[in-house]
Amino acid sequence: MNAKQIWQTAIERLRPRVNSAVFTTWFQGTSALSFQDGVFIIRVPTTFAKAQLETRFQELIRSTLVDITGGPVEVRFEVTKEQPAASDNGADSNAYRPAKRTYRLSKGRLSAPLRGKRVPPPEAAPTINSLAPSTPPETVYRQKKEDYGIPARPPVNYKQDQPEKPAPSSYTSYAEAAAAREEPIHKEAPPTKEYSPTHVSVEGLLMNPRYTFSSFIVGKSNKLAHATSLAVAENPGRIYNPLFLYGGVGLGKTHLLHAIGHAGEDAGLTVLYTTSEKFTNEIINAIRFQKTEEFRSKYRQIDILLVDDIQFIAGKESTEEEFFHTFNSLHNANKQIVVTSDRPPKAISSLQDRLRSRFEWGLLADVQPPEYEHRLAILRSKCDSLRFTVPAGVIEYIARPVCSSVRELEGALNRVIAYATLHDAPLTVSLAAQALEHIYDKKPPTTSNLTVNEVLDGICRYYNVNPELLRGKQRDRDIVWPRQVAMYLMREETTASLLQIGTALGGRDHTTIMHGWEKVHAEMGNNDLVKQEIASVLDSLQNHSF
Ligand SMILES: Nc1ncnc2c1ncn2[C@@H]1O[C@H](COP(=O)(O)OP(=O)(O)OP(=O)(O)O)[C@@H](O)[C@H]1O
Repeated sequence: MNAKQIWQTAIERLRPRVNSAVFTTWFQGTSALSFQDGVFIIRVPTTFAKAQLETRFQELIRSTLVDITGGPVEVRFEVTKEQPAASDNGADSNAYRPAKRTYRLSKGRLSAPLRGKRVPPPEAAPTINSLAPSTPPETVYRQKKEDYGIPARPPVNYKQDQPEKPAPSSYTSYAEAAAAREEPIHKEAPPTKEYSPTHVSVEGLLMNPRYTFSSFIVGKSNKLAHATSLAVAENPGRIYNPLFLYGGVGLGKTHLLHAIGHAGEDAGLTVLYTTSEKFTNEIINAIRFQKTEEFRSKYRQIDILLVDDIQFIAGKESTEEEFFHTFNSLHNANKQIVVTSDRPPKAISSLQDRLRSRFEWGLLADVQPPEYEHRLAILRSKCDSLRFTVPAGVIEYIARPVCSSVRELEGALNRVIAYATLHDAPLTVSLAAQALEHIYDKKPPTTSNLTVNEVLDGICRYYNVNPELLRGKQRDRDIVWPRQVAMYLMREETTASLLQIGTALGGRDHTTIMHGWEKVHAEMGNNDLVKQEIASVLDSLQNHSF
């Protein structure tokens, strides 16, 4: 057997011996480099993975290799970012391929390379037809394993190449001088291309390859935004032009914007994705280097213009002016414009009326925070794309609090997975509660307004148990079950933290409380009688019928 085959066998033996989250995190992406004179060198993708494997799994790996080779083995790890071929080992067969460096001109029309292009995946990319609006909106699309090439950043020598700011007298108009004075909304990162006075960049920003229609989960809260985005992707420039997507933070506006962009690119159209911040900076630079005509003509050759956070152009006179002309020119040529904003045009104060009315011309579609079932579907889909099996109870736990943003929801899931991985512990509701305690303990007020003491008293009356016994250590079933029901209802029906619940129940820690919650929750899921029992206990608590 050569090193590759030995490692493949080792991986198969190691897989069932470690927690699946741990396996995915640390063993995925490894491969055999060589096996010579008893020294087995394993390639690992990061120094962090190397440290983890060395400190936690070196001996396990060594003994596995000894078993396979029948001789003494010394294990070493070598870090390289290079991805091994899929056949190198069994652990990385699903790994993403490294990004190719790609610069291409869309339709060969732009002199500068457009950013945000992606290399078509090896499997057929989702076609626009496959995303027909007739697809049931609640369908949970599965994300394909996609292999996108993202252009690498050319070397930056910003300071050295940046020319001196021209004297105000060189501006051709008052408006241009005013624009040149306009500060960018936020400090932008240095340009990723070499900066020269003869070059006016109209490059778009990179679009996130994960933000596709297939990875977007549709529910009541985003049905309209999703349906209109799909319609626009299918018929750019012909329907809902402009499309104005608005809503609170982290609710999927950028995701839909990029999904339209990807669909446009798949159809061979020239797509430019930008933010109002970048748009502003480009105008400022064009004016500074007297390249406004070049800027305009280049900007107007695109088929789909996608602008994120349009609200930020409000009050920036020259930017609004330039955007107005860009808008008119594209719209007159039946080119698609899609913008996002954190609020509807009406609520963007200091936006010029003529722009406001243009934004209202096409279609306004809002996104709202997802409701519980929708949050569950989003979390399940995220788990699938992360290739993590997360128990239903844990997903339900994460989805439980009213979560105003999908970004927060994703953050909570990532935190729980990282917590389990780092502690090498199984993913349970108690563990999720520990991982999220600082976030989820701040529960919104419940409708029942019960206190922990009221729950305790009510439970004792309902089950006819002495409160001291409930708070004590006794493990009889007659006491344990009411105690667990108390934990469950205190957690569900009061605003108390785990710590407060634990204190009310005789000084128990939060893990015990969550274990009790988990037990009752699981019983309720398996047994309708238990569900009825809990409903009846709650009813008695709320109606003080004892
Ligand atoms: N319905 C959804 N299905 C799947 N993922 C979603 C959904 N909605 C949002 N997301 C994910 O949530 C995260 C935040 O979404 P996005 O960046 O699009 O929000 P946004 O509305 O543009 O927020 P902001 O206004 O802060 O820029 C992204 O990772 C996105 O993929």
